[in-house]
Amino acid sequence: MFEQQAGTFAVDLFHRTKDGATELAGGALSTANGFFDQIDKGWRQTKDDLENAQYPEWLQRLLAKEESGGTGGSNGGGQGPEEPKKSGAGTAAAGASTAAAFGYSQEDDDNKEAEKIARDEQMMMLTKKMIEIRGLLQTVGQSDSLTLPSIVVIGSQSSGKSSVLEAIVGHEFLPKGHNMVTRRPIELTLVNTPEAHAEYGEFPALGLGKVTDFTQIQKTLTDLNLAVPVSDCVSDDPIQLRIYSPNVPDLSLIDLPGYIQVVGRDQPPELKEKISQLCEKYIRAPNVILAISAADVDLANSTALRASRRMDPRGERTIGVITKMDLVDAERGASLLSDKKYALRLGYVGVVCRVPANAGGSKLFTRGNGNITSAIAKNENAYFSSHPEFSPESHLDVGTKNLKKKLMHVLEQTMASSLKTTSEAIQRELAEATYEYKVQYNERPLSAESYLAESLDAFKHSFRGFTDQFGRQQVRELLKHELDQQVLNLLAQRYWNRPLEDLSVPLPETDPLTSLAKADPEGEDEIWKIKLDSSSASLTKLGVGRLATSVVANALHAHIDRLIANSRFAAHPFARQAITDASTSILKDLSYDIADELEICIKPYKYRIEVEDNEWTKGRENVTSVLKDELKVCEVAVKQLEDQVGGRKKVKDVMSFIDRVRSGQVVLEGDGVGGAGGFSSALLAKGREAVFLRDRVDVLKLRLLAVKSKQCATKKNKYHCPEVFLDAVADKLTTTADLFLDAELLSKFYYIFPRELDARLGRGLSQEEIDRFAKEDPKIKRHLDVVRRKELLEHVLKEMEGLRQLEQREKRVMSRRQGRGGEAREKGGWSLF
Ligand SMILES: Nc1nc2c(ncn2[C@@H]2O[C@H](COP(=O)(O)OP(=O)(O)OP(=O)(O)O)[C@@H](O)[C@H]2O)c(=O)[nH]1
Repeated sequence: MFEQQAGTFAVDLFHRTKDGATELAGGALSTANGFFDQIDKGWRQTKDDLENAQYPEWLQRLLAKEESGGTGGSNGGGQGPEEPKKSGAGTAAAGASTAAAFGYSQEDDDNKEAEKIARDEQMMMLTKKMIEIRGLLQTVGQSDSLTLPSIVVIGSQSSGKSSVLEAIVGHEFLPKGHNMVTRRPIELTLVNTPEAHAEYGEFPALGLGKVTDFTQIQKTLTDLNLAVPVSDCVSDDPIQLRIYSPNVPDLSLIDLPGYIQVVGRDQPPELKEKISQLCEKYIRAPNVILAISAADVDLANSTALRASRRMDPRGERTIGVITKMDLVDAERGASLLSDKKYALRLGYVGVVCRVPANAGGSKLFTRGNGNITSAIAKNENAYFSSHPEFSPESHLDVGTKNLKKKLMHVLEQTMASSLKTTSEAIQRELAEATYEYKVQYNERPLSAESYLAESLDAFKHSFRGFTDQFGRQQVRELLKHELDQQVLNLLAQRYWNRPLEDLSVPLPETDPLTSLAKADPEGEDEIWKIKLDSSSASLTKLGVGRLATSVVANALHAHIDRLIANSRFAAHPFARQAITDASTSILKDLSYDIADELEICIKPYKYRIEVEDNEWTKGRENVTSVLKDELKVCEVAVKQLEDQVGGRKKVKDVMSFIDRVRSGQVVLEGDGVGGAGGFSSALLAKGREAVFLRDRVDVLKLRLLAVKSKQCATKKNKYHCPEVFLDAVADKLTTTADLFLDAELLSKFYYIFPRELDARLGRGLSQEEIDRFAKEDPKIKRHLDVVRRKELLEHVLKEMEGLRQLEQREKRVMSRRQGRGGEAREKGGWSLF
C-alpha cells in the first residue's frame, strides 16, 4: 500500500513536471540563476542535471497512456515486455544507469515491467530534488527546524551496520577496526549520477575534490574520527560525505557510532551513555530510523530496536533491518521479518550483506576498491531463492535491492510531509534575515566579489593619488638626504675624527683640522689634495647606482605599506601579503637592471668632476644647513646622554678624567676594563661617547664658521673647504640619479603595479579564495552571511513554491478524475502543504 502511494505520486509528478514546464517557468525547476555556483558546484551540477532531465520516450508513452485513461502506473500494462524504443543515447543511458541505482541488473530489466522502472526513476527525480533542498538548508545553518528529514542508521557494534551501508553504496568505505572507530556522525548524501561512469566521494568541508579511491575515503573517515580525542568519547559534529555514482540511489543517510554493550578497558566509562545520547538526538522525529539488528541475536535484545521504541513507540518511522539472515535457519529468519512484538509500519527487511569471499573472482578484487553491488545481489538471490520461506508469495521483504527501494520510498514520503513545517520555519528565518538586512545594513547589497572589487578599486585609487605626490622632486630629496649622510661620514672619517678607542695611548697629534685653513695644495704638502680627491672618489664609487635604487625602492615599499594600512585591506592578511608580494617582486625585477644602468650613467663623475661657480654657491648653502642639522643632532644626543648618566655634572667629571688620560696627565693601570679612576666601565663608555660628541660639536661649529668664511666663498679654495666641494659632488650625483630613477623606476613601477594587483587579487583568485578573503573581516563576514542567508532562504522557498505548484496541479488532476468517476489515485496520497 505504501509503495503504491509513493509510486503513483511519482508518476503523477512526472506529468506535472512535463506538462507544467511552462507554468513553472521561474519556479522551482527553472531557477537557474548561477546561485548554486556560489553555494556549491556539486549542488549546481545536481540542479542542472535535474532541470535538463530528458525523459525516455518509452516513459513518455507510458504516461501518455495513463493520461488518456489507461491502466495507470501502479499495475503496469503500458509498455509491455518489448524492448523500449530508445529516444537517444543519453536518455537510454540514463534509464539504464538509474536502474542500476536500484540494483537492477540487465537480466532483471528484461523481466521487469517498464513502467515500474519508470516510476522508480521518476521517484528518484523527486527525492533528488528534496535531498538537494536538504543540502541547501544544511548550508544555511544547523538549526533543527531548518532541516528536512534524513535516514538515521543505528545498531549495536557488530550488528552489521557498516556492511548494510556499504552494500547500499556498493563499496567498502567505512572505518573498520576492533576499537570503536566511529566517533562522529557521518552525514552521507548519495547522489545518483545516471550518465556518469565514475564513482567518487567528496568531503565538502575538506575541499579535497573528487576522491575516486574508496580506500582513501575510508582512510579519511578513519582520520577524521580518530581526531576526536578519546577523552571526548564522541562528537556530535557530523562529517559530511557525498558519494556520486550511477549505482547509488539518491539518499540522505546518517551513520552513527554503534551502541556498545560493555565498555572496554581502554575506553572511558561514560562512552556508553554518550553514544546513547548522541543517537537519541539524531533519531528524533521526523528522521526515519533504520534500526539494524543481527538475525542471530534475539530481537528483544536488539539495542537499536529498543532505542527506536523509546523515540518512536508506535513504530511509525522505523525500518527494521535484520542482517546476517544466513546465520539462522530460514524458518526463524522468516519469523523475525514478520515480528509482531514490535510491529513496524514500514516493516522489516532481511539482508545478507557480507561480501562472499569468492564472489566476482578474486577476493582481493571484490574487497578493496571494486564495486560489491552485484556480488552481494547474487549472493542474496542465491540464498533467498533457495528457501521457499522467502518466496514472493510470503510477501516478506528481503535483499539489499529491496532495502534500497524502500529507503527511497520512505525518504521521499517523509521529506514530502516535512516540507510544510520546514517551509514555515524557513519563512520565519527569512523574515528575521530580511529585518536584519534592512536595519543593520540598510539593504546594501554585498557579495564577496563586489567587496573585493570595491576594495581593489579604492586601493588603486589611493595608489594613483600617491603617484601624483611622489615624483622626481621627492626622489631627489630622498637621494640628496642619503648622499648628505654619506658626505658627513666621509668628512668624519677623513677630516674630523680623532682616535678615541684606546684610552691608554695619549693622542698622537693635536687637532688635525688646525692646519686645514693654512694648507697649500700647490706646495710640497699634497696631503690635502690627496684627501679631497680620495674623498670625492669614495663618494662617486660607493655604488650610487645600487644605493639610490634601493633607497627609492625602500621608500616605495614603505609608502605601499602605509597605503595598505589606510585601506580596507588592512584587515585582510591574505590581501596584504598579496600586495606586498606584488610590489616586492616588481621592484626586485626592476632594481637589478636599473642599479647597473644608473651606475653607468654616473661613471663620468668617477674620473673628473668640474664644479661650476653656481654649483659651488649652492653646495655652500646646502652643506651649511646639513652641518647645522648635524650639530643639532649631536646636541640632542649630548642631552640624552646626560639624562641617561644622571646629570651634567657626572658627565663632566668622567669627561675630564678621560681628557686627562688622553693628554697623558693620568696613566691608566691595566686597560681600563672593569673601571678606572673611580668610574665604572659602563660610565667610562658613556664618558667616551660624551667626549666624542663634545669634540664633534666643536668640529661642526668650527667647520660651520669655516664654510661661512670668505675663504670658502669661492671654488678656488676647494681644498680648504672639502664640505662644500663634496656637497657639490653629491648634488651632481643626485641630479643624474633622480632623473634616471624617475624615468626608469617610478614610471615603470607605476605602470606595472596596478596591473599586477589585478592579476593577483582580481582575475587570479578562485571563488573560494575570494570568499575566504572577504570573510577575513568580521564585519564583512557578518554582512555577507546575512545577505547569503537571505538569498539562500529565498532560493529554497522558491524551490518549495515550485513543489507546491506541483501539488496544486495534482489536486486539480485528482478532482477531475474523481469527477469523471475514473480510477483515482488512492485517497490519502501525499500532501505537501
Ligand atoms: N554471515 C554474515 N556475516 C555478516 C553479515 N553482515 C555482516 N557480517 C559480518 O559481521 C561482522 C560485523 O559486521 P560490520 O558490518 O562490521 O558490523 P558493524 O555493526 O558495523 O560493526 P562495528 O563496525 O563493530 O560497529 C563482520 O565480520 C561482517 O563480515 C551477514 O549478512 N552475514
